Amino acid sequence: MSLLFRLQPKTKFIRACTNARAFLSSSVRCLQLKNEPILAFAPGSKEREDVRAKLQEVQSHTEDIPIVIGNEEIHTNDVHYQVSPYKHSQKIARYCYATPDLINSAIENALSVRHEWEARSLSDRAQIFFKAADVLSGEKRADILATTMAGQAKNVVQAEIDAAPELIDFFRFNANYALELERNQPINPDPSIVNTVEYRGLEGFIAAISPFNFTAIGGNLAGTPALMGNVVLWKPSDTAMLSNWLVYRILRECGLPPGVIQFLPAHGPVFGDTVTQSSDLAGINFTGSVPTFTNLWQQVGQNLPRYKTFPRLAGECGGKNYHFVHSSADVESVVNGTIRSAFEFGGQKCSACSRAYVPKSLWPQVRDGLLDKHKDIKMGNPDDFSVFLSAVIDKASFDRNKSYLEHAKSSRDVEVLAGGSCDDSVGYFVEPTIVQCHNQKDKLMQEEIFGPVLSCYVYDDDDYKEVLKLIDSTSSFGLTGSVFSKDESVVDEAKAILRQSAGNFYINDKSTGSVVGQQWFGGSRKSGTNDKPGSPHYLLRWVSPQAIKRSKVPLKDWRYPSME
Ligand SMILES: NC(=O)c1ccc[n+]([C@@H]2O[C@H](COP(=O)([O-])OP(=O)(O)OC[C@H]3O[C@@H](n4cnc5c(N)ncnc54)[C@H](O)[C@@H]3O)[C@@H](O)[C@H]2O)c1
Ligand SMILES: N[C@@H](CCC=O)C(=O)O
Repeated sequence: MSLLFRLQPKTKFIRACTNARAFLSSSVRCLQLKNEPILAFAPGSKEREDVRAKLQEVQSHTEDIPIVIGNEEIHTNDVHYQVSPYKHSQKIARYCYATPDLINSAIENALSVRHEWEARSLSDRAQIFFKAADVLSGEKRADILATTMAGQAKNVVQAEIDAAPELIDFFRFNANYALELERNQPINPDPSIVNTVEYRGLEGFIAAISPFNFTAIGGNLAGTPALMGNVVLWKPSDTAMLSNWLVYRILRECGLPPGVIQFLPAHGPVFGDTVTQSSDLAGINFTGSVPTFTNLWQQVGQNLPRYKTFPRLAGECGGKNYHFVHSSADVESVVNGTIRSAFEFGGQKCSACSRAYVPKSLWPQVRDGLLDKHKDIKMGNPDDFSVFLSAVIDKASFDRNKSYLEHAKSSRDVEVLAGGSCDDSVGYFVEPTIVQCHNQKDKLMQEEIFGPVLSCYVYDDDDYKEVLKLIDSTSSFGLTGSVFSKDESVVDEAKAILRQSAGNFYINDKSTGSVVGQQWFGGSRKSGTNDKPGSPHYLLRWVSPQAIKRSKVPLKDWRYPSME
């Protein structure tokens, strides 16, 4: 039997929806804003055994994933497989690409349910997401973790923080933020007039295009516009298919009606071309790389005359995130924070630290600390719970990392201090690598690598202000950055000089690990539109508010008092 829910026959779905409605009308819940606790998976714990068992199931089975349009499961001949990155002979999912015709019929189907979905009260819609959060927190926690571990090669801790608490928090917090937003109404100073605002969904459909690296991001990109009354075409990443499919199934099981989110595996450019040519495109909710988002934006620009509305474009993209170390820094924090940020999940977080600036006076201690920890880092398969990082996501990523390692080994400006090798014979393994760059503008200091490669630059202690300016001007990104210093005046200086360099700025902490509701996430410059998923502001991107003025007294005259 499959680990995942089977797509239910139509009648069962209708019953599920009816039950959901009964559940919804019985109570309107509004939970406290409290983050989902992170489980520890200590040896002998139930959660550890549950995940182990599910992981074995996932690894020994190839899930057949359909395209879902409305309530219909569809398979095409364009078949693809999702493999485990750490063992690429292991096929964990079989899926097929949607054709342009299918994508267009998904648009039609979505538009056919839009009015009914939008007409449902926000509190009704919110209950579906509250319920999905509860399911992810409880009965399906091990499943969502196992699919994320086997599919995206995350160790149990990285899978947990992503696919459980972060996704659960996105659903719960957004539902709460939405209810709060609806309570936010205009003032009514004149008793003869009633002013209200209705938070309408956008007229048209939203294309949600998600990346491989966070299961939670897929759920949020598709889920939040749906919560706000929109219909969504969700194109999951090829390399996160299985976990994203489970998220979709959970939402459906929790009462999301057919057609509100269409599940559309597709070749990226085909999907992008098709949705941007539709006159009903109302928005794109994207997370991924700069080239993909740039391309989508250009396509929208070219097609602008054909749209019925100006599409909203939200895109969270890459980063070249820094750790700036001042001579007053606590070395232990620098070392531990940098190892975690650079190498957890193989550096495949948009927020990962990939360049560190260290003063000469501290370099011997920082370098030795990093090399010492590096010796203890274990790379391997996620079913070994002592593993810190696993393989990178796919062959393209492996090749990209390999070319940066070759550059590091061949350049006279770069010294490889640890790591530097890679091997794709069984899985796409790239060794965690620490290099010292003598050229402050080496491409290892400037470009997003999206892998476990940390570049360090050593500076004269007295030049720290110049180095802050250098950090600000070295890359085109502006996502995350950290400053390590015990001197408050230096922290203030750094904060001022680096103001535009990071949408998420950390002081004496690593550059990764933002928490929904706590550190609102996103950056500007080439890192994206900085719409701050995980904050209340994000919801406003997915509504088109209508202001309504109702006059309670007859309009008796057309003239101004001054005319009398
Ligand atoms: N800022 C953030 O919040 C954030 C979060 C996660 C990842 N990221 C960034 O995402 C990138 C890694 O993710 P990725 O490798 O999945 O990115 P990607 O750009 O390769 O793919 C993202 C999605 O776009 C699709 N796609 C590809 N070409 C397309 C096209 N022409 N039209 C439409 N869709 C297309 C892909 O299939 C995938 O679903 C990194 O740059 C990382 O920094 C940013
Ligand atoms: N929210 C995550 C990054 C998401 C992008 O990959 C963090 O803060 O580390």
